Amino acid sequence: MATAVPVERDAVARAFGGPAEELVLPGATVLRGTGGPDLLAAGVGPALAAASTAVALTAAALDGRPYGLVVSAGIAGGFPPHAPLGSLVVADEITAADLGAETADGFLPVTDLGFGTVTHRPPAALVRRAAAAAGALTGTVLTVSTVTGTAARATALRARHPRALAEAMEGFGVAEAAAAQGVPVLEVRAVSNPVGPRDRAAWRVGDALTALTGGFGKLAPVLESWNRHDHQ
Ligand SMILES: O=C(O)c1cccc(C(=O)CC[C@H]2O[C@@H](n3cnc4c(=O)[nH]cnc43)[C@H](O)[C@@H]2O)c1
Repeated sequence: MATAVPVERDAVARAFGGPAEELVLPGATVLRGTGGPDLLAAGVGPALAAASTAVALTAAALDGRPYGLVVSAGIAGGFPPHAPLGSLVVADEITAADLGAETADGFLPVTDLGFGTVTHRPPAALVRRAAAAAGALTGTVLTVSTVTGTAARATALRARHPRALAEAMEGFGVAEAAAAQGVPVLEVRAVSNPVGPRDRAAWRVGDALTALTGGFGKLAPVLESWNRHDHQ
C-alpha cells in the first residue's frame, strides 16, 4: 500500500490495526503490520512515488515474497459535482494527465508522440468488488504534477478526460512501478478538496482521512481475498 505522506499511511493503518515493524530499505521505509498490508509513505509526486514503490517491490521480490497487488491510496481533489468532498473513488483508469506535449492545437499525450503509456487499468473485477465494498465511486483518477488551481484548467482536464472523478499526484507513478514488475495496481482516493480555483479554506483533509480509514476498513476483506485467491 503506497500513500504519499505518513499521515495518509497512518489513516490507512488505522483500518487494519496491529503493531507494525519497520523495514528500512535504501530510499523507502516499509511498515509491516501483523494484521494487514505492508504500508509505504512513498513521497509526493509521481516520480518519487514510482522510485519508492520500485524499491519496495524489488526488495520483496528479492526476499522471495513478491507482492500480489500494489494499492496507491490517499487524499485527492474531486471534480465537482461528480466526486463530492469526503467521497471515495476507486480508479478504473489511472491516467497521467500532463505527460505529453503542448502544441498550438492543444495537448498531445506521449502516446501520440510514439512513447510509452499514459493509462494503467486495474483489474476490472477487483475495481468492482472494492467499490461495492467501500461504497466508492468508480472512474478515472488523473495523476498530475501540478495541482489544478483554476476553473479553466479543471474544465480543460474534464474536457480531455470526461470520466475523470479525481486528480492526485502519485497513482500513475505507483502504477508504472507495479507494471514494470508485472504486479496489478489499484488506486483508492478520498476527496479532500474540489478541483478548481485554489481555495485552501475549502480543504477538508481531516474528513478525507477519516473517509480513507473507513473505506479501507470495508475494503480489507476484498484485498485479503484478492491476495489469497486471485493472484498468488
Ligand atoms: O496549495 C494548494 O493549492 C494545494 C491544493 C491541493 C492539494 C495540495 C497539496 O499539496 C496536496 C498534494 C497531495 O495531496 C494529494 N492531493 C490532494 N488534493 C489534490 C488536488 O486537488 N490535486 C492534486 N493532488 C491532490 C496529492 O496526491 C498529493 O499527495 C496543495
